[in-house]
Amino acid sequence: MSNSTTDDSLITTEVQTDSNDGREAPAAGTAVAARDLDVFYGDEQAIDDVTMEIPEKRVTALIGPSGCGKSTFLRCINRMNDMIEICRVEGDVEFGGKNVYDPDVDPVALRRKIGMVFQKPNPFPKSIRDNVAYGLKIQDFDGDVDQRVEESLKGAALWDEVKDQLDSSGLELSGGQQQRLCIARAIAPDPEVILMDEPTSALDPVAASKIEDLIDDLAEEYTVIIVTHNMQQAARISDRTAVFLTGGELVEYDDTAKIFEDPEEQRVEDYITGKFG
Ligand SMILES: Nc1ncnc2c1ncn2[C@@H]1O[C@H](COP(=O)(O)OP(=O)(O)OP(=O)(O)O)[C@@H](O)[C@H]1O
Repeated sequence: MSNSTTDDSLITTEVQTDSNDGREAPAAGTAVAARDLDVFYGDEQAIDDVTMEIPEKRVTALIGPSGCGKSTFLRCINRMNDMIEICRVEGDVEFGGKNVYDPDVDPVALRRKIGMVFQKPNPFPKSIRDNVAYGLKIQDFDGDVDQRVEESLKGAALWDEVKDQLDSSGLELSGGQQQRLCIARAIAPDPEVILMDEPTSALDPVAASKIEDLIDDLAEEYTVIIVTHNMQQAARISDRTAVFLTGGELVEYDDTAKIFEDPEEQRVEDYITGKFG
């Protein structure tokens, strides 16, 4: 049975696939939709009533001043916030026609569909091959692992640099190569969405520029959602930009050109022109 991503693969127990309680399904072409999303750490609210639809196979940038909730929002999408005990999420995050917070969703299966790349490259102390194959082993992948490793390294624009040293440690690579290795690891399980939390901020400009080019290529196949502090980067690489301001409020969300050239909100213009933040 296959009906796009209304996935049996997301859930551990058998449920009806149209079990979204009559909520409006995301419009065609929407990869992820947040609806009335609130997030709290204890009593502190980090995301305030955010509703947004993120288009598939596009790059969506999340920008805003420090502490405005960008990373929190990103982590809601694949339930990485589950790891933070005091974190409470209210509202929905829809993916594949299902709320990822429904009790029958398996967060591990979800994270195979929605991979993540972090600020600091974090390869495992394993060979390059094993780093990429890691997620496949967990999911009992029954295809050709070497072939998938090669495809993933190619997809991360790293294959040519490492094809003769697949058994060397991933930790021996440069910072930029390590980050591309982490991207290869994220795409190996064949996700639909890749979340990136400031993926270039720990890299030198040349390595960062390679990752930016790669992100552009990745968006042909995947939905990319990226948190960045670098407004030039958001302007360069994203199709849509969401501006969060203090208190976890989504102030404006539009085509990137519109946000940077003619924002509706004065607060957004002030932020983009460097008046605060
Ligand atoms: N693990 C946590 N425990 C408690 N509070 C947290 C935790 N993570 C984030 N917060 C709080 O939630 C709010 C939003 O933080 P978040 O890291 O999501 O913002 P951000 O916009 O990504 O910031 P930055 O740009 O500095 O990374 C902040 O007030 C922060 O202190």
